[in-house]
Amino acid sequence: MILDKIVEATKIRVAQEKEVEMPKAVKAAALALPSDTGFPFEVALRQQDFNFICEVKKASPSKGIIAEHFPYLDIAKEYEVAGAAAISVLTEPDFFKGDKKYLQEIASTVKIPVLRKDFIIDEYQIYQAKVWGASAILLICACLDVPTLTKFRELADSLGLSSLVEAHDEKEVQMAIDCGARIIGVNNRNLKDFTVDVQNSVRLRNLVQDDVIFVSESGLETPEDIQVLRDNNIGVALMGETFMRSPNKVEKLAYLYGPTYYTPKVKMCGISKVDTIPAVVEAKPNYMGLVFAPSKRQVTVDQAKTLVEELHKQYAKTYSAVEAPMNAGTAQDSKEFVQENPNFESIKTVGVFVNETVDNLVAIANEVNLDAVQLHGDEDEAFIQALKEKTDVEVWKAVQIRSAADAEAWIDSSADMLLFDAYHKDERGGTGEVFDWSCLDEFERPFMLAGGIDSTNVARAIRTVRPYGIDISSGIETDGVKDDEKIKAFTNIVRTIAH
Ligand SMILES: O=C(O)c1ccccc1NCC(=O)[C@H](O)[C@H](O)COP(=O)(O)O
Repeated sequence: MILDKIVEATKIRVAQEKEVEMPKAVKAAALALPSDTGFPFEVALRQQDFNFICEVKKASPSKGIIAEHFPYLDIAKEYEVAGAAAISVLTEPDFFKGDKKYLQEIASTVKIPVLRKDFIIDEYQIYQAKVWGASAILLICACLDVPTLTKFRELADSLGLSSLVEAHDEKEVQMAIDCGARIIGVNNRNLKDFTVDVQNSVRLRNLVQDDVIFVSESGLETPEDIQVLRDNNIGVALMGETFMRSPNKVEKLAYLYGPTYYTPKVKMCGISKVDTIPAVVEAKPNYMGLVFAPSKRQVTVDQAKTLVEELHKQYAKTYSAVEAPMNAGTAQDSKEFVQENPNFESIKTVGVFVNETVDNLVAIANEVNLDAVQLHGDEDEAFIQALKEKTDVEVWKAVQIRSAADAEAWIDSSADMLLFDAYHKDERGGTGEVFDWSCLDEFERPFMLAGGIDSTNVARAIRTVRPYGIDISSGIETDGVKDDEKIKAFTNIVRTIAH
């Protein structure tokens, strides 16, 4: 059987590797790394009701070369952008054309967890996985007995690595359970004859308790395959070849997930230069944010007036012929045009403030022609109510989140919109930091999600949190300056995945 050949080759390979890098040194390097990882692989596989582990694979014994052209780092980055929960990276060189460098480089580039996919027969390989940056290892029941599986799983645990324990039949599923696996993968491919049957994981699903993460592996291709898994209480798919052969992995994953059945609003915040307006107009977010609070993105009232006027002018020029063809071109200026065409919705403008007085907020909102004010300071509910009595513009309250209680405290607020952002000791916003979205799991009121959103995490943010809207600032910047290409790329991702 092919597996015997691979295991024999692995024994030789591991022996050779031990000659080059002494086991004592590799073990010491692994033990020097933090073991309190929080097991991000497992966390990611539980984050959504359905999760994908996407594989970076050049070749396989059953299919031969899958990817002649193999830009492994770009592939991994695309998986992350697409919204993969984790990435599986082959390191087995002889049969899968894998390489340790693929794992090392990918793990140090993407933020999502990475699985070392190899034929682990020696503790040495587990220490290697840790040193190379993996968050998880694969343990194959067909290669190991239960005491060894248990020993390896416990060693991985002690290093903060998760173990995906792979089985193919009833006997092996029982082995996986007996070794204490918290993640069990059922391979739909029979390694004896390479036949694939997606029903194999479905058939074995009920042997595994619900608190164990169950992964269906191999041979998955279509949304229908994924639906079969979902219908049978399987929450994770590990897919390689299908993704490797897809020219656009973001589109492929969106197709496999199916429609989101909603499109989140988008607010692009911290626009401070007229040069950025064409990119904003082209991207057509729902809101453009202007920061009046002290910040590297701060604008004066005069600059804000220019930015808003320019936004409306360019927007009307770009879209009036399409969206309001009857009146296009008759109005004297963009403000007049918008007044004459009440159904013509331009991008709304949101002013961001920290501890500004009610009177100043009202005055600035009127002068700049803002649609909303966003309060990022210590404004309380009484302040919001006082403000709402004096203005018709929307009042948004930004809340920094450290726990679910921080959000819950605002559930009954009279604010028109709540915006949840990452907590920062010294800064009020625009930090580029992500908070733990699970704090919002039970929050039942529409909200804007902010805090470190960028092209690499927006797909997961939308699918996991399903916020009313997404707020982005640092994520569309390069070296602190708004970046037209990032604005475009971000917009394309949101449009591809959310519909
Ligand atoms: O952006 C700022 O510099 C800022 C300064 C002070 C208060 C609020 C600020 N920004 C508010 C926003 O709405 C940001 O878009 C939000 O905090 C998210 O920022 P980021 O994490 O950079 O995407």
